[in-house]
Amino acid sequence: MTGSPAQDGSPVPGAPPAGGQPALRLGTRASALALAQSGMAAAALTAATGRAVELVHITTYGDTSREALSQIGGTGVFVNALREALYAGEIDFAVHSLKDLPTAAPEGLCLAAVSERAAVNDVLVARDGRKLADLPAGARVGTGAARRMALLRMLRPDLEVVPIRGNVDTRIGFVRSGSLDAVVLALAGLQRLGREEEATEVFGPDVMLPSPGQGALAVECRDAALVPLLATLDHRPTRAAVTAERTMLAVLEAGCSAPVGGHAIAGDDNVLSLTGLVATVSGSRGLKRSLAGGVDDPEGLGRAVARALLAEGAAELMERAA
Ligand SMILES: NCc1[nH]cc(CCC(=O)O)c1CC(=O)O
Repeated sequence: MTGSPAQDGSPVPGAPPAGGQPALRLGTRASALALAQSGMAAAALTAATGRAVELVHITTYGDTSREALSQIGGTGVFVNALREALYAGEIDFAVHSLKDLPTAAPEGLCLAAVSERAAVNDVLVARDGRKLADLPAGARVGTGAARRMALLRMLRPDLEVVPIRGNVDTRIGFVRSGSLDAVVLALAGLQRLGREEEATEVFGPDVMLPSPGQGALAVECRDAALVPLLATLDHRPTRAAVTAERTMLAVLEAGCSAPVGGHAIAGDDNVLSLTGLVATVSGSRGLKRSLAGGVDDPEGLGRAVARALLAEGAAELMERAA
């Protein structure tokens, strides 16, 4: 893991601060999406607090390895290098895609803020502007996520689902080059890159239930004294929603890695509604349950939906690996 100051006009580390306090060092991966997300968080923090923020690029094993994510520890690999830089004191805070954060709370780090959620939807980017229903039988559709594989196979068992990896540009590139007919991506990622026009279909959460945490960003730091400052980025309804989703995921995940979807909405009436899904990767079976509860107890709601799914047979379904 290497940290180096960004060559993008950010303040030089160690330079005397203009107005008193030193710039906060924000660790970021160097992918276009990570840079967009970190840049947005840095701008929002500076606008809210007046503190300058400098970007520090961190290379993660998930960025350089071409191995399947499931082989190298899942999406946690994107997170770990940033956390090591936090522990080493090389950076003051990090911004992660919340859906990539493992559910286990890390020792000695604070989840200082969960930013207001962007779009939760998955989208299709297909050749010739096609929608899922327009793709011919046998069309090749790429995704690396077990949840998207399962849902695609349930919606269109006649398609060929192709496991792929890579950043947004690489994945859309498979369609532009003709090696795939379509790929499935997160709308939030496309929007942050200014590329949402490339989506040929936006799936509602009723069609493709999103991943727990999808569309939200997590702000993490080591020094608890920074939490009040970073908490200016926190959005309480989003934090409640993703807490319900991630509690459900944590309960279901005990001992399995089956596809799980989760989407909660915090309404104006202090009601939190959570829908959870467990499926087989083959798409042969899926279970979906929705419950509502108070916005002040998202953990209770997450546990209740997980228990409802388990009572319907989610554990047996998850045991049958495929
Ligand atoms: N797994 C990679 C990842 N992590 C977060 C996003 C998109 C942004 C988000 O969901 O917040 C993506 C890309 C994608 O799934 O297409």
